[in-house]
Amino acid sequence: MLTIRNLTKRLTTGQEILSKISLQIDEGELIGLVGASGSGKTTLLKCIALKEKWDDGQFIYNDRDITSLGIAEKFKLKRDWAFIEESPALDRKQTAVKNVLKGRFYEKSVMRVLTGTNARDEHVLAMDYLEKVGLLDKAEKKVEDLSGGERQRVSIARALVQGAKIVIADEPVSGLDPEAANSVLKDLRELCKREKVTVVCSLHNVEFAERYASRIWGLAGGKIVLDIAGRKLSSMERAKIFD
Ligand SMILES: Nc1ncnc2c1ncn2[C@@H]1O[C@H](COP(=O)(O)OP(=O)(O)OP(=O)(O)O)[C@@H](O)[C@H]1O
Repeated sequence: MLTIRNLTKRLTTGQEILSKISLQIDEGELIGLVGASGSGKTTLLKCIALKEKWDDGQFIYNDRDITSLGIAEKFKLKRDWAFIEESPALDRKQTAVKNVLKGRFYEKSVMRVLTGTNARDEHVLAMDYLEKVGLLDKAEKKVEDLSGGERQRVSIARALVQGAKIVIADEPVSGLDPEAANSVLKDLRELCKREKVTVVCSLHNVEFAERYASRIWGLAGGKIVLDIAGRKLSSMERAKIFD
């Protein structure tokens, strides 16, 4: 569904922080991006999320070259993408369901007119997605009263309710205890399979990528040094990424 060819990003000093990255992203995948600190994970995720500009490279989305689209066309396309940052910006004073509803921002006016949906339908839809991430019973709880793992689930539900086909998440389980992290990743993996959503996420802990990712990308010094189907890495593969 998304093909990236020779993506290169330079700083104003001319230093390359991403070098000739070529990747393929298919429907329903959970891709785990691993790499040492400073290897370029966040920058790569932001480029894939169309949030950051790159200097060279080609982006093909569903057989369409989107490398040099105008702002308006990119905005329309961005509805298919959702980017969840390391500390997702949720409104802590609002309930989980109200935060999920904010994901409807892109479609609100146009879709309401076209489909005749009203605020009530949207509420039902938001509840639907909270159920998909296992949070239905916490829908009316304020975000500030939720645990870290539950907040991550609210962010995921918000991305899904937006209609995102590709969810990009920067360290979605950092700061969670191992049990919560395992549970969020397990649910994400199931969501990918069931809803045919694609998730690309950076993971600090390689074991999580080995356990849950259907594909693992290893990044070192701004270059992709590993691109394999998800499985346990050999010590040589780990060394390629981290040494
Ligand atoms: N705007 C910028 N100006 C200068 N250097 C930058 C900028 N953005 C990124 N870098 C540098 O590019 C490299 C990659 O940064 P990036 O944040 O993508 O790495 P990362 O793998 O996500 O790191 P971490 O795991 O520590 O979050 C780093 O050396 C960083 O210092």
